Amino acid sequence: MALPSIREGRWMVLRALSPSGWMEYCVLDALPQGVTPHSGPDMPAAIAHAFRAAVDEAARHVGATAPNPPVGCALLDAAGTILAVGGHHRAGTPHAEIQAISQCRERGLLDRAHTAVVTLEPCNHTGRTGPCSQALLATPVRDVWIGVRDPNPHVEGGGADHLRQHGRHVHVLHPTGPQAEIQSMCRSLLAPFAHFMRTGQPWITVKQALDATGSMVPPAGRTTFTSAASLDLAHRLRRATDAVITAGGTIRADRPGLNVRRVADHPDRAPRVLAICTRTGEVDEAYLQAARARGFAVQVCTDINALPDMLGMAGVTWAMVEAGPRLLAEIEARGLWHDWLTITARPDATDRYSIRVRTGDATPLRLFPELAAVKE
Ligand SMILES: NC(=O)C1=CN([C@@H]2O[C@H](COP(=O)(O)OP(=O)(O)OC[C@H]3O[C@@H](n4cnc5c(N)ncnc54)[C@H](OP(=O)(O)O)[C@@H]3O)[C@@H](O)[C@H]2O)C=CC1
Ligand SMILES: Nc1c(N[C@@H]2O[C@H](COP(=O)(O)O)[C@@H](O)[C@H]2O)[nH]c(=O)[nH]c1=O
Repeated sequence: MALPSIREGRWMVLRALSPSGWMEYCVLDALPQGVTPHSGPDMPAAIAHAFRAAVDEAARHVGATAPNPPVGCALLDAAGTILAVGGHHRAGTPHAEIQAISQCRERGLLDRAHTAVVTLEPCNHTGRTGPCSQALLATPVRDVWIGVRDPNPHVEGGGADHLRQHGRHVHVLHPTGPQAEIQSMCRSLLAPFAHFMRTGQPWITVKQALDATGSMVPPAGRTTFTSAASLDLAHRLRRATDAVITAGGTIRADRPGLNVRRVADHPDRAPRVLAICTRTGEVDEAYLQAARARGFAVQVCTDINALPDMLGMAGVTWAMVEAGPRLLAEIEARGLWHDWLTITARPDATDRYSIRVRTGDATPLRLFPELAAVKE
């Protein structure tokens, strides 16, 4: 049986496909010789600053790059001044490194480029675009700082090794120590993609709105009760995901649109799939037709345990649950979620946000400016 392998930071995870799904069976320290895991306190302030700029640029395109992850890249001169910051905008268009290099070239600054700071290991393969590691080798860049190794099993022997083999200094941020916060943001950018690569299933975000009494049920005649700012956020979250998951009770109560309406930029970006959880399998035909007319491919799911695989098969890397208390209880009980945003509405419209992350600390929710500093 073939053993595909995945790099994760310092780890190599060997996996095989069994009849019941992916099996992980051994974990080895796989950091290539000579690639420095950068755990010391000596990451220059300019590099930290550049990482923040690269993360911010990548976060501007969160969701739009699916099925690719959002990636940011900053190019610096030898004194640590940022020359350009590029981001990957959508699958099939130039990667972040290429964007940053092009910007530098257009401004006549490329000969000053000395350091590249990239949230994700530069690719070393030719997919829809050329290899970024080779594009970096064609510049004067000597130092390359990498937030996270590439978890994509199809890019074995990634750009870090290639750059190092060609004499570049390669630093990979370490998940603990002084770089932990920045490394965590880089992992947050990557979380849905990395989870999908590892499991073939989507990252699942739950969004739950509560009123001041702790109820999820809207006042009579309404479907929402959170502030305008919270509704804007909800629609930006929808826009970032590939699928919305809802349930029979919510459909009967709200006839929800669940499409993206309150967001101006990336107008052509919206979840493709609407997954409807129903035990009976009976969903009103007129609702189904209206959902399809809004652009959704509808999937009716009668077994919630099968939902992650069902969505994964449809290429959904990130899904958001917008359902009532009964379905949320099922999702909670089964651990079928990765992060959970609770929006508590307040009468003066200063809604409160809290985030739970089921394992680890990485969550794409942190990429939304109003949630960046939110704690559990
Ligand atoms: N504040 C908020 O964030 C939100 C609030 N709401 C509100 O919630 C209320 C509706 O909530 P509620 O009545 O709890 O309904 P839900 O939206 O939680 O839907 C419950 C339905 O989900 C289906 N279901 C439950 N468990 C499973 C399972 N294991 N597998 C497959 N399907 C399953 C069943 O559908 P079926 O009966 O078809 O078999 C069940 O009746 C409304 O008032 C709505 O406005 C809704 C969404 C978000
Ligand atoms: N009540 C509530 C939410 N509820 C979710 O939003 C759905 C309505 O979506 P739409 O028909 O597209 O406007 C509703 O059925 C439920 O899934 N969301 C929120 O951000 N805040 C809220 O207060």
